Amino acid sequence: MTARLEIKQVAKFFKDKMALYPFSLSAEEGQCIALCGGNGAGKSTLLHMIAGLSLPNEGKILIDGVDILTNRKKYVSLIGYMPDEFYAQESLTVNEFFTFYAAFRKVAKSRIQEVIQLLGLEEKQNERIQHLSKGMRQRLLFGQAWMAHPAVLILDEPTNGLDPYWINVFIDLLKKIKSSGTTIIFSTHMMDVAAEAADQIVFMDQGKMSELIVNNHQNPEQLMVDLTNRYRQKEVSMVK
Ligand SMILES: Nc1ncnc2c1ncn2[C@@H]1O[C@H](COP(=O)(O)OP(=O)(O)OP(=O)(O)O)[C@@H](O)[C@H]1O
Repeated sequence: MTARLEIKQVAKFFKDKMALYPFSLSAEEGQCIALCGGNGAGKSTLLHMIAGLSLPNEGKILIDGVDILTNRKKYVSLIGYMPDEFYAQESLTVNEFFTFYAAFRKVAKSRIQEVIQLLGLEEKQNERIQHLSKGMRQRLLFGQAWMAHPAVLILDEPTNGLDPYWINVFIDLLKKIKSSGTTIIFSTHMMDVAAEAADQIVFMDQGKMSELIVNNHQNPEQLMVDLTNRYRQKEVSMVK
């Protein structure tokens, strides 16, 4: 069976800087991967390549067996990407922003209201983006990535700026999205989000995978404590 997402010996360097050493990982339909690790570990570099924003120097990435180099149009139709920085035209209203993405991704108009409502943005829909808070902008970015129900949802630090209420809503949403068959890969510094939502938790350190933990979902609270301890140890060992 073809994996939904297959990362095969992918490497990336910038001039003489190795940002990602040959890296392999795969996920089935409906699985969720969390990428964890300190600043500069290589998480965004990997996510950019999965999103097709930059190309690997070595290796390949396949989604349902499709390689961006041989069928870009098909590959792009299979993904939704949430960047870690806000980039949209700030003078658009929330409604205009989603209407633009709905047209771009050929999504039914009814989905716009559904996404706005699920992300708690009903009262803000005629507000310009420039007047939204950081957490609201994050929800907006998440909405555009998710609205077309992509085969693979790629999220770069999606919970940045979310308050505890919205972090919990977000965890529940990730679980629902997984059960609908979408595969998710996201980066995070929040171990509770990784422990609750992810099936595979990948620790990265200086461009390499240092650990891969398979989550059996038996005890998320204990797993969160274990992950937090591991994270602290890794941060300390990097500082030394
Ligand atoms: N465009 C670029 N040019 C040169 N070096 C880069 C570029 N993008 C990333 N790097 C380097 O690659 C390494 C990995 O960076 P990356 O942004 O992937 O880390 P990260 O794990 O996402 O970190 P953070 O948690 O801070 O977001 C870093 O050393 C970074 O300086």
